Amino acid sequence: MLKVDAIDLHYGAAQALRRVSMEARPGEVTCVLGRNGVGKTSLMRAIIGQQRASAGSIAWEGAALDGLSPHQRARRGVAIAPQGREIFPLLTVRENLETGYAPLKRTERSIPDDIFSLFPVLREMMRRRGGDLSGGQQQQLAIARALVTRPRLILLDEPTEGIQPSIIKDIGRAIRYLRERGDMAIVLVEQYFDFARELADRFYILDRGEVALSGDATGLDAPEVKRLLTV
Ligand SMILES: Nc1ncnc2c1ncn2[C@@H]1O[C@H](COP(=O)(O)OP(=O)(O)OP(=O)(O)O)[C@@H](O)[C@H]1O
Repeated sequence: MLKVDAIDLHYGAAQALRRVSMEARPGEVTCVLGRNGVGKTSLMRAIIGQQRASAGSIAWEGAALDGLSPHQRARRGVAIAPQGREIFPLLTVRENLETGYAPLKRTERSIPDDIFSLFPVLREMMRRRGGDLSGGQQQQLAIARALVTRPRLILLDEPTEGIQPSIIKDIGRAIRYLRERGDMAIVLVEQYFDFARELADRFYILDRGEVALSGDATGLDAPEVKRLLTV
């Protein structure tokens, strides 16, 4: 289980997160929702170790992650498909996927087959450069690259942002498949409430760096959520 306990995060003098706590369990989709700039990506950066929390602690599978580098966290099974995808435009699709080998032992370095069942277009595009793919294809590649690392915790930061509806459906299907596999905790960051609502087991809504509302998806107060997500 992922356990984020009362973290603060600062950029210089500006505070982006204030006593944020959350949990995410294997076999579940945990959604982090909120408007632009409320701190969702900062929370993801704190979990993967790209940004240091100034207070609080983060534990995964019962062990503290605090003080570990992003690479060490990747070796503990933590992966992200980042906002903006961060595909290497000059590398081929295959080479982009192979960058996911970095945290793996030599014997584990292969591309899992189910990636191509989830995103068949990637098989067709293996020799194309990342930069030649459409935005939606790049998003699928970013998720696939995270899956190559064999994560037990995967963070998906706004995977539907700027993506056409047919690919949003494919991504939703992939998330359901991963949840049903049951061996992975999935954290989905979203602004698109209807997409999140269909997938979420539990949710956290951030507002100005704090958790404003959280709970089971079944008890979700949709009008209150919509109010928190509307500018
Ligand atoms: N590298 C940075 N340096 C300084 N301030 C930053 C930096 N990154 C984010 N911020 C600020 O921290 C706050 C939270 O930003 P963050 O990107 O975490 O929000 P978000 O909810 O992910 O927004 P979005 O939906 O736009 O991605 C914002 O006020 C933002 O301007």
